[in-house]
Amino acid sequence: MAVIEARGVCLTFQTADGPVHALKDVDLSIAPGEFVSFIGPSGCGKTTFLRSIAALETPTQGVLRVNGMDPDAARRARAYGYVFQAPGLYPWRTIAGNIALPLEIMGFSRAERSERIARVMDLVELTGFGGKYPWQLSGGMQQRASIARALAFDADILLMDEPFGALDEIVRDRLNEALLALWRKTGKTIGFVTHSIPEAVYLSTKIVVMSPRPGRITRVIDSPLPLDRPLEIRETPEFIALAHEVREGLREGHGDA
Ligand SMILES: Nc1ncnc2c1ncn2[C@@H]1O[C@H](COP(=O)(O)OP(=O)(O)OP(=O)(O)O)[C@@H](O)[C@H]1O
Repeated sequence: MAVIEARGVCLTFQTADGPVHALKDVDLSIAPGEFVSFIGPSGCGKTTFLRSIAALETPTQGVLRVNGMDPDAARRARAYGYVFQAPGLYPWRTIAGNIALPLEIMGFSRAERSERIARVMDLVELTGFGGKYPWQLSGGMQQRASIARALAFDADILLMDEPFGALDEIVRDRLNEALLALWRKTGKTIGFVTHSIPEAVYLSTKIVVMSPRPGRITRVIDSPLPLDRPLEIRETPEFIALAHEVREGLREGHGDA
């Protein structure tokens, strides 16, 4: 069964300047354990699609299923963790305190919270930093903490909206490697929005190329790259060919916009 299934999904925002077709006829099927990147120019509906999966937006047409449920039921069943572009950590709470917050809201016991916090901090390699405040950590570490927070309740799906967009290239490389390792260790299904072709190619098993006005999918590319991906894979002909294919897809979408 698909973890995420979209059939004919449309979403139109009614604005003062008229309707904005953020998503038009989106069909997509994501299997368990896939790493799917959404790439495309600004305004092509990447965020809107991710937010629709997370029941933060409601499609105006079509069918969207998350773990076989409608997105609202999936939200109530805590089917996914969501990582936003900015880490969004509370400055008055320690890192452990920030990760604990959703667990507190969900009523986990203190012992269970401590166990989960330790586990996810280890996964994102922040062990030892639980007592620090967000402002005492680098941007990359803060973003890792926000990933840990999204992982804390152990949902099978992780939705990430340009989580590394604001970070410099070197930190981003490191976090890409760490995310790939985490994905392979946990087997989660990941939906990942990015503007970066190398990032999409490096991380994904499937690359969804989107185009604006109306927001739609123009290409779905299944990656032929092996799952074992040292950063140097980016220099290989296979990687370069795949990046080229993504670029072609982006150009194609641009052409008929
Ligand atoms: N709440 C809203 N009200 C009206 N229009 C909206 C709203 N949210 C998004 N849009 C419009 O819908 C379209 C798709 O936006 P969306 O944010 O999904 O694009 P995106 O591909 O994620 O862009 P970016 O890469 O800039 O984040 C854009 O034209 C945007 O202006």
